[in-house]
Amino acid sequence: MNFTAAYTDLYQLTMAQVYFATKPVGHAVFDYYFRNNPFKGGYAIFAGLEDVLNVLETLKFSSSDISYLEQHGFEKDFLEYLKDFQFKGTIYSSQEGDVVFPNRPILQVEANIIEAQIIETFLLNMLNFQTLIATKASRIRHSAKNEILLDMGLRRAHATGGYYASRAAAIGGFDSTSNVKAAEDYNISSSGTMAHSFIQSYEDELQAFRDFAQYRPKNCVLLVDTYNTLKSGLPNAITVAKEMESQGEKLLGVRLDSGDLAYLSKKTRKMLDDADLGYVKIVASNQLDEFVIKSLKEQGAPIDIFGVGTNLVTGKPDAALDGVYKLSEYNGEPRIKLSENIIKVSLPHKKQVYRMLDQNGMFYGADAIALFKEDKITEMTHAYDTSKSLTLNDFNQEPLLQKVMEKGKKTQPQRSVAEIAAYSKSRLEKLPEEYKRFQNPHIYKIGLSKELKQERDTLVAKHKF
Ligand SMILES: Nc1ncnc2c1ncn2[C@@H]1O[C@H](COP(=O)(O)OP(=O)(O)OP(=O)(O)O)[C@@H](O)[C@H]1O
Ligand SMILES: O=P(O)(O)OC[C@H]1O[C@H](OP(=O)(O)OP(=O)(O)O)[C@H](O)[C@@H]1O
Ligand SMILES: O=C(O)c1cccnc1
Repeated sequence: MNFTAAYTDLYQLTMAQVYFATKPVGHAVFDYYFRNNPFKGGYAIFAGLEDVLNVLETLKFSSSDISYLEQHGFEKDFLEYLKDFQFKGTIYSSQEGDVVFPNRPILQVEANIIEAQIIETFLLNMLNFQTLIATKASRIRHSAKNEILLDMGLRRAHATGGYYASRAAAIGGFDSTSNVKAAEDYNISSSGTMAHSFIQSYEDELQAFRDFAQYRPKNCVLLVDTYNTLKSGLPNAITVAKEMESQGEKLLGVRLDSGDLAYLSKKTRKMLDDADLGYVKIVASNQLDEFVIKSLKEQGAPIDIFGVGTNLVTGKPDAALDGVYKLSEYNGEPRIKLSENIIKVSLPHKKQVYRMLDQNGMFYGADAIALFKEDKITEMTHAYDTSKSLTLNDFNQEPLLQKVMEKGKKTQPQRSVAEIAAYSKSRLEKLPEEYKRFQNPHIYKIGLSKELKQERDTLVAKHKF
């Protein structure tokens, strides 16, 4: 998709005009983080980074953006500056696909404050959405275990969000998408079955299946619930599967899209097996999510492929990830945002986040936030409850924020969606099961180093009325 630098909120530009007029423009550090895990879960999957970096590398205002801003009261000399606008900042970030947790920096932007503000809206828009959907996808993957997952959501997505949802779904563990454009652009496997309309357009269901199988013998999946699944759709599909065998082809599957999917999939499996069609797979769809799939597995439903649409690409029931972008340093000086709600007090300074690994390389369940300049963190304390602390000497500590962009250019080679998905899977495998359960998951610990906590407390005291 084509983004220009006007893909931002107006207030970023009105603030930027003032920064420009009152030169010199200062150097800012902003933190990206979210406050709550989506879906009341125990973790999130960080997604959208590669898209953000790719857009930032070439971000510009178009000439029509400039004339729009001219008509809306922006000063001539500021518009001259915007004509040459480029993002020339540096970004430190967690790796895309990593397992991340609330209230710790996931990404840090260092740039002149005009550039840092103008990119804020796009960065939040992309990271919040893709992280939400990748997390949903990962939960669905957790329920589906090793079965195949197909994203069918584009038609129900929030407009063009469907494009990024398909990418994020692949990062979170989906195997394939019905979304042709996303599959083409991101090199994701594309697949699909057939719609009810195809069968309805024929007088006869059997003829519809025959034609489909003749013209699409490879990866042929027949939708069997248009009239009556067990009495019509499935017997017709079995007839066509046998005809395909005589042509040297194999029916890939049948799709169930209504009714009791556990009951129907068991009956379907039996009828297919009785017809010596053990290789024909069962695809199920219809308002699936992680809970329905978990229940279907528990009921022993022999479903091989789950097609998931609405609940995946809209991140249902969570409308958005609450990711924010907060100023933590300006011209080398720490900055803080206070709040009545202690959880919302921001953390000053440029920082590093360390993940604690146990002797087996598994995540222990704690990330420590420290000043960037600190090197060895021996203890972390809870951000607000001073009675809670953890000694860190026994852990291997992994620094999570790595430089991914310098002076506006990416510092790491492009990673494909498949590579990011594989990385995500390997990271999730290091997270103990108790953080992955859907109900009351274990709470992952986030702590502050002594020095950072001291700096924060000093600034809180300084700004308190
Ligand atoms: N065995 C099952 N256990 C738990 N949930 C199921 C089972 N079978 C289907 N579901 C889910 O229950 C919901 C059923 O919704 P609904 O009643 O609208 O579907 P339907 O009976 O197929 O109706 P329609 O023909 O309008 O699609 C869906 O979310 C579906 O995925
Ligand atoms: O239920 P979701 O998880 O959102 O999955 C996608 C749904 O979209 C399609 O239905 P639709 O009625 O749009 O088209 P159809 O005529 O092909 O069934 C498909 O058959 C699924 O039921
Ligand atoms: O390929 C399918 O079966 C499909 C694709 C999109 C939406 N519903 C179904």
